[in-house]
Amino acid sequence: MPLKAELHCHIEGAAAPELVIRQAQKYGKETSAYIQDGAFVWHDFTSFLAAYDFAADLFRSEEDYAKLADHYLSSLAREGAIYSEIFTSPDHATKAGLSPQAYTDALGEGMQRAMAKTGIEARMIVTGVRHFGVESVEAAARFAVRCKHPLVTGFGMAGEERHGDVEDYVRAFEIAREAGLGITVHAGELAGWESVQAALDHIRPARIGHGVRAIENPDLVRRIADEGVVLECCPSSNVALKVYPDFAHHPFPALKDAGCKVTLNSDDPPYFWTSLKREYDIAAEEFGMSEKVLMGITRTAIEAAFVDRKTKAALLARLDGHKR
Ligand SMILES: Nc1ncnc2[nH]cnc12
Ligand SMILES: [Zn+2]
Repeated sequence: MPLKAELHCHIEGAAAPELVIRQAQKYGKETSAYIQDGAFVWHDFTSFLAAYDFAADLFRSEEDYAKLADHYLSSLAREGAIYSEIFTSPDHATKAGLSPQAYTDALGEGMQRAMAKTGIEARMIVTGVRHFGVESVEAAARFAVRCKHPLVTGFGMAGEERHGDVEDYVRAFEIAREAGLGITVHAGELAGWESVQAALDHIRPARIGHGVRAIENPDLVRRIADEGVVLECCPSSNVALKVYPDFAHHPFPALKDAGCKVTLNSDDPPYFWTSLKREYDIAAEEFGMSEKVLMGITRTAIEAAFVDRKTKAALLARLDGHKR
């Protein structure tokens, strides 16, 4: 089994339906509009977000979040992951009634539990939600800087990519960058190559969430390869959301062949009927990638990780040791 690393998973989107049902029972909520036959129900990006927001609202206490992080990272470790970055969302915590600081500390506590049990290394990327507006994304960036949590090492933006102009969000990213946080932004998932180009021009991220629709412009693909921008690819998410009709049409292999730095990620695993292991299995079975190539993808992820140099070196040594 190849060792794995994940850079792109929304922690609220990692809660399995069984866990969400238990949370709903705890808080006296009815789940049948969003979970049927043990699976989340949604049919497009808007209804996906509605199910996601419903589930996120059922995580309300510090212990709820600690358990969620512990549960997810422990399951990743069982799948052979040695490193994970989770996207956190102070806005979702606030909506569920918890302060961003209590939420972040609680997730950190759950992460420490999983790290102690399994040896997985993990960090948090605070995200703003684009369709909540510029003010709210700037507030998320200010929080990411202010919280000074040792496991918060990055800042990103998720949400509806077709909302607003990316230029308007520049200040949020400058706040985060000035504080030394790593920068990633969702682009080129729901919108085309122009969105990826605009993100590169205005946000100057080290990594792009998805970015796959860059494939629509060969000059842009060349630019991504030349600039070494890392793509956090999530093939199952893209097929589930009908960005591509099937894996045969997914540009992951083409982007890799063009010299782009690509990584494999689960995004919101139970919503898209996936897991990090399944993404690696898809790369092997659908894209014909060998174990050696998959280990190279893990190496790319670790090299692109928002983590201190010493930890990165230790993770790379773990990868090298596994190969021998
Ligand atoms: N796939 C996705 N795209 C944009 N925002 C998200 N938030 C959670 N999952 C997302
Ligand atoms: Zn995402």
